[in-house]
Amino acid sequence: MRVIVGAAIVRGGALLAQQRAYPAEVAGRWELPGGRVEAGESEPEALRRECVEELGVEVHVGARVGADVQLRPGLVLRAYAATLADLAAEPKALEHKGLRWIDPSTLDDLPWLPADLELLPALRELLEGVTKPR
Ligand SMILES: Nc1nc2c([nH]c(=O)n2[C@H]2C[C@H](O)[C@@H](COP(=O)(O)OP(=O)(O)OP(=O)(O)O)O2)c(=O)[nH]1
Repeated sequence: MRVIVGAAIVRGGALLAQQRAYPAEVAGRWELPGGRVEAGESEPEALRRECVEELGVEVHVGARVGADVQLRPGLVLRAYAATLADLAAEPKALEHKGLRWIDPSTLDDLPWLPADLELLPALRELLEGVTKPR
């Protein structure tokens, strides 16, 4: 099975989201930074590489967030919590249309890619830092 890794980068209670510029079907939709895990690479290594390529920043990769989301047969999106190695660094949209730091109150307002939408409850939990009692 192949894996697309996504980085849930959190700083000061906000999540970094990026807006796709292409292809046309998904342009304007929002996603987590990340991409394909290449042969010989661990998932955290792939995330660190993608964050340098897409955002120009180094990240520390933490724990898994949420469950795998199936993108198509044989391909899943797998998210990991991450933090900026340098908290003062400003990520740049090197390959995307835009970037935003999203706080929990606006998480539901973005037009996320369908797979990322499935991760929103887990992303909200990560941002809020606690599992709410029922
Ligand atoms: N990076 C990323 N891709 C996602 C997310 N959700 C989602 O459905 N995808 C899809 C979009 C793409 O079909 C695929 C990742 O492609 P990509 O273009 O970002 O990754 P990549 O740079 O490794 O791709 P490529 O060079 O092999 O084309 O996964 C997400 O949150 N982050």
